[in-house]
Amino acid sequence: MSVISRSNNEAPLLEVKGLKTGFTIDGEIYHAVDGVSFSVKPSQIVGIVGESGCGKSVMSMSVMKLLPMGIGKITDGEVIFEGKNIAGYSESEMNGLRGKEMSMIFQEPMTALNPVFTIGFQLQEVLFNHQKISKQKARAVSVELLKQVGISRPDSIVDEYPHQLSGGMRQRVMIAIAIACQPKLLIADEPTTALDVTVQAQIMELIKDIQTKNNMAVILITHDLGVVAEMCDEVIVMYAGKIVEKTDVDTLFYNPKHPYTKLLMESIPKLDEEVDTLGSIEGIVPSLKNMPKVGCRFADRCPVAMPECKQITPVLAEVEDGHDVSCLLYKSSQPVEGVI
Ligand SMILES: Nc1ncnc2c1ncn2[C@@H]1O[C@H](COP(=O)(O)OP(=O)(O)OP(=O)(O)O)[C@@H](O)[C@H]1O
Repeated sequence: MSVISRSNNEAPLLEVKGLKTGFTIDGEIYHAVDGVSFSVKPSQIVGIVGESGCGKSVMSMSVMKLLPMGIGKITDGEVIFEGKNIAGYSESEMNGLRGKEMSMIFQEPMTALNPVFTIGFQLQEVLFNHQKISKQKARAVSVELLKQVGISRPDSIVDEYPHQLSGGMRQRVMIAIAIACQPKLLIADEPTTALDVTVQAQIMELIKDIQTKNNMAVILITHDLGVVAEMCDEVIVMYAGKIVEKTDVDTLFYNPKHPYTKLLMESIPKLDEEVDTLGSIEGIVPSLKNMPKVGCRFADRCPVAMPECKQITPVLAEVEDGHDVSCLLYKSSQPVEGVI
């Protein structure tokens, strides 16, 4: 858990309200994010977990407004950043925010870095976009940023190209670019998936260090519940485009309520267990075209599903203080009659 303590009534930095993001497939819109609401407070670390295809990346791309043009779009809801709804912002308005107030790092740094430009050029580009700064100063700041993210020989690395660096160093460079203007929010989308285990731990430690130093809020998308336990304050569990559980990290680990969360927890390999493969949940996340229109989207895979789970759509509601669950096992999740 993050060491910074926060009061419960601190104003959120980011508030996502009823967000729906759809993709046009064969002329029809299918929602990959379907009515998602959550908030992130300044300097809080919020983890987003769920299997592949649950909508974690689409959700973060929606916040950054980096959806594939002409295919994906926000169809409903609000993305309130520092009190302003940015869901309807134009590309030029977003360019003023991205890299400056909010940044993102991705799974595969090689695809995010431009292979034909030096590391220094790519760092300085962000600085020039958002600051009035001389070339000489920008170079000095770039070297300083590389030093901050733990790159040795920053004076020479600044003139090298991405292919000359290891995967771990490239991810450090991506972090340096992301934090160049000291954003208030960093979205890290599985930032260590492409790296080997020891480097993964170093990168996570680096993100945590920078988060503490810069008082930055972080949305951390990960498959790794161990990382969540170590890094996050709050956790959001997503399934098939919806949030199924949302609470603080201790409650999630010690008192998970949703059957999906419980299965995710059970699938964590234990150190003292001999297992041939990593645990997994039977079945697959439904594709956008096969999403059930009514009922719980997890019902088909749920070991404790009841007949009504396929007929009544549960709502995400508080089951106890600060603990939201969307499951008909809990009275609060049962929709009020007449309300869809
Ligand atoms: N460009 C796209 N066009 C159509 N469907 C898409 C597109 N991008 C994502 N999707 C669909 O949206 C759903 C959510 O995908 P998303 O990438 O957000 O999942 P995820 O939880 O981030 O998975 P992963 O952990 O593998 O990154 C999936 O069904 C996916 O197939």
